[in-house]
Amino acid sequence: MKARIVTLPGDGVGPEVLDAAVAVLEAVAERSGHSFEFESHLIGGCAIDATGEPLPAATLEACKKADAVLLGAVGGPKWSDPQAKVRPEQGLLAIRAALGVYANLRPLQVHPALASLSPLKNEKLKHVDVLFVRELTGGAYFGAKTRTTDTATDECKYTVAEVERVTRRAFALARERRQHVTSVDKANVLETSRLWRSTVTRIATEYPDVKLEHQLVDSMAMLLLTQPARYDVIVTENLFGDILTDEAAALAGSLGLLPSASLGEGTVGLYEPIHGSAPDIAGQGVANPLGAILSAAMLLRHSLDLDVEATTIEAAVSHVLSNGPHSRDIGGKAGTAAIRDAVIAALDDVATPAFLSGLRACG
Ligand SMILES: NC(=O)c1ccc[n+]([C@@H]2O[C@H](COP(=O)([O-])OP(=O)(O)OC[C@H]3O[C@@H](n4cnc5c(N)ncnc54)[C@H](O)[C@@H]3O)[C@@H](O)[C@H]2O)c1
Ligand SMILES: CC(C)[C@H](C(=O)O)[C@@H](O)C(=O)O
Ligand SMILES: [Mg+2]
Repeated sequence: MKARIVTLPGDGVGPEVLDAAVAVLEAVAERSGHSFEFESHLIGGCAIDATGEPLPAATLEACKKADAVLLGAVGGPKWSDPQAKVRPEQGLLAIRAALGVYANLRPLQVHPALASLSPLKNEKLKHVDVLFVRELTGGAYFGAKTRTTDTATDECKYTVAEVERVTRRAFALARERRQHVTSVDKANVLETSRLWRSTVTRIATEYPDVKLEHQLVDSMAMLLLTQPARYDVIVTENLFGDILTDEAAALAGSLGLLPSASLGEGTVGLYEPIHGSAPDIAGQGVANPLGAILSAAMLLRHSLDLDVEATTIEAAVSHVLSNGPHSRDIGGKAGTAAIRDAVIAALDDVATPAFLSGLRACG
C-alpha cells in the first residue's frame, strides 16, 4: 500500500516525539513492504513565527489532500501572553474543525510493568481498558467569546445533530468491545448537558445490545481513579473529555503514554498524542515518544486499514514497557531516541508472518 501522510510537528516536544513516530512508521514500511510518503507542514507557534498564522492555508490544503495527518503538539510560553491576538492552540482547533473530526478516541490501558507508578497500586488496575470518545468540534471550545475589561464569556453550545453523531460513534465502538457506554455530563446544572443526556438516551435505543449509564462529571472524576476497571466506552463533551483523559493518564503512569485518533465521516483522520508541548522538558531529548508512536499505530488502523501493522507497533511498545528501556517520566533514564530505537528493534521480536507477508510478497 502507498500512503501520503502529512506530519505537523508543531512546538516544544512535538517535533521530538513526531520524529520518533515517523521513524517507527518508516521501519514498519521497510519490514512490511508498504510505502509511506511524509510531508511536513507548520502548525501552532512555529507557524505564527513563520507566517503570522497558527494554521497557514498551505498546511490545511496539504492535510485535506493527505491520507492521514500525524501531529506532535502546539503551544508554549513564547506564545502564551494573555494579550496575544493569535495563539498556537487556535491552529489546533482550526484543523480539527476544518477536517470535521468530531470524535476523538483516547484509549486507556495500564501496562502491568507500570502499575507501581499508578495512584492505584492494587487489583483494581487489572483489566483497565477504557475507550474515551471525546466530542471534539463543539462546546465551549467553539462558542462565541466576549471580553471587556471586567467580564469575559465563553458560550457553550451543542446541537442535537452534534450529540447524535458522536453518540452513534461511541455505541458502534462499544459493540466491538464490552457493550457498555457511560455518558458523562453535568445535567444537574447545564442546559447543554440536559440536551446531551436526552439525545444520548434516545440514540441508545438504536443499540439495544449496548448498556447505557449516565454519570455526572464531578463524580466521574472520582470514580475513574477508584474504579477504572468498571468502564468500557466513556462518551462525553469536549471540555469534560479533555480534563478526564489527562486524569486517566495518571492511571497509565504518564501523560506521555496516551495516544489519540480524531475521526469524522469520510474525512482525513488526525492523530496526536494527548499531551502538550511539555515546555519544561522541550529540547532536552527526554520526552516519552510512546504516545506519539501509539498514535501512529492508530493512524495505520483507522486511516489505512492496516490492522496487523498497528497491532505490531502496539506489541513492540508493550515489549519495550516490559523489558525497558524506560524514559524519565516513567522512572527510567532513557532519552527519546533510545526509546525510538528500542521500539524499532522490538518490531523484529514481535513480528508475525502476517506482518512480514507484505515484504515476502515484494520478494
Ligand atoms: N495537542 C496539543 O498540541 C496540546 C495538548 C495539551 C497542551 N498543549 C499545549 O502545551 C503547552 C503546555 O501545556 P501543559 O504544560 O499544561 O501540558 P503538557 O501536556 O505539555 O505537560 C504536562 C506535564 O506532562 C509532562 N509531559 C507531557 N508530555 C510528555 C512526554 N511526551 N514525555 C514526558 N513528559 C511529558 C510535561 O513535562 C509536564 O510536566 C500549552 O501551551 C498547551 O496549550 C497542546
Ligand atoms: C491544546 C488544547 C487546545 C487541546 C485541547 O484542549 O483539546 C489539548 O489539551 C488536547 O487535549 O488536545
Ligand atoms: Mg488536553
